[in-house]
Amino acid sequence: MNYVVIKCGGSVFDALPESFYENIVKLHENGEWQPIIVHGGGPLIGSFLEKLGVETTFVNGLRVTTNEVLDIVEMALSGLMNKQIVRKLMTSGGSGYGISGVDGALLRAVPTSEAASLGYVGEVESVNTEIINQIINQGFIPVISPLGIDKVGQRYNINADMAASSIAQALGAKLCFISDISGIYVEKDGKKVTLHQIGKQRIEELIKDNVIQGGMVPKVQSALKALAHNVPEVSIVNGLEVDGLIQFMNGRAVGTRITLDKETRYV
Ligand SMILES: Nc1ncnc2c1ncn2[C@@H]1O[C@H](COP(=O)(O)OP(=O)(O)O)[C@@H](O)[C@H]1O
Ligand SMILES: CC(=O)N[C@@H](CCC(=O)OP(=O)(O)O)C(=O)O
Repeated sequence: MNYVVIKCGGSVFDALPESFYENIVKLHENGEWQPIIVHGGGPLIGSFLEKLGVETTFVNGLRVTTNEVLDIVEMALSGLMNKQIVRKLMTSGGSGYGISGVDGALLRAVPTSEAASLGYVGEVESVNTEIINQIINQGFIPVISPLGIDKVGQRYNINADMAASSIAQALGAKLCFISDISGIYVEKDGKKVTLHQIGKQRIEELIKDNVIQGGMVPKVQSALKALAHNVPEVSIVNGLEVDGLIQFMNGRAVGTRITLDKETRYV
């Protein structure tokens, strides 16, 4: 089976055109590729927290997660966001099956090494691919929310890029990050340009120079980890680009392709 993990960022979710879901359904129907959706929902969590008057902070793109924040993360992601995507697939003629990383311990998690400052933020220790394959064998497109659980039943908030990367690693899947930008951009001759391709070394320099920041940091780190562990291809694609996902699936140049080698190409 050829798997593709499509990570759908909260940044672009509200603006995604219907054709985005139609393309995923078409891909599924063609039968050559099995799509698996992993979604985020950072802005939705942010708006819930704001309404409830709970302050939120980020360290290196990761949300500091107290027990109170964890409840809201679970409601927003495993509730509203997850089911919204299932419904959108359905209205596009497909069938999605929503599941959280907590269910069946799909995402077995451990706290990050920075638990003292991040709280209940988790890292994926293992992925139960059997559950994913059972959902697939029933003819569904899995839709996974990025919460995890440890061996004693403690929940964790997992960055959705990291969750997608771990799932892609476990399945040997291609990985596509759908976001609100056309890829990684840098300043060149006073202008913002999007990179066509970028390698590990340049990514590390750009993080150090603060050119890659915020939510882009866990995204590129997750991409590099995926490439080092069984994932053949990773790209960042703008969800608003018509047929961007289809172009990625057809191996055409779209967004920014991330590689482990040194090459950097400008669009
Ligand atoms: N060098 C960079 N190139 C592109 N985007 C960047 C860069 N540095 C930081 N970003 C930010 O990363 C954001 C995408 O990450 P994030 O907000 O976590 O999106 P998503 O919800 O899609 O995962 C962009 O909207 C942009 O503001
Ligand atoms: C630990 C951590 O930061 N978790 C994220 C989970 C959602 C997410 O990653 O959503 P996006 O893909 O839209 O950014 C958060 O709480 O925002």
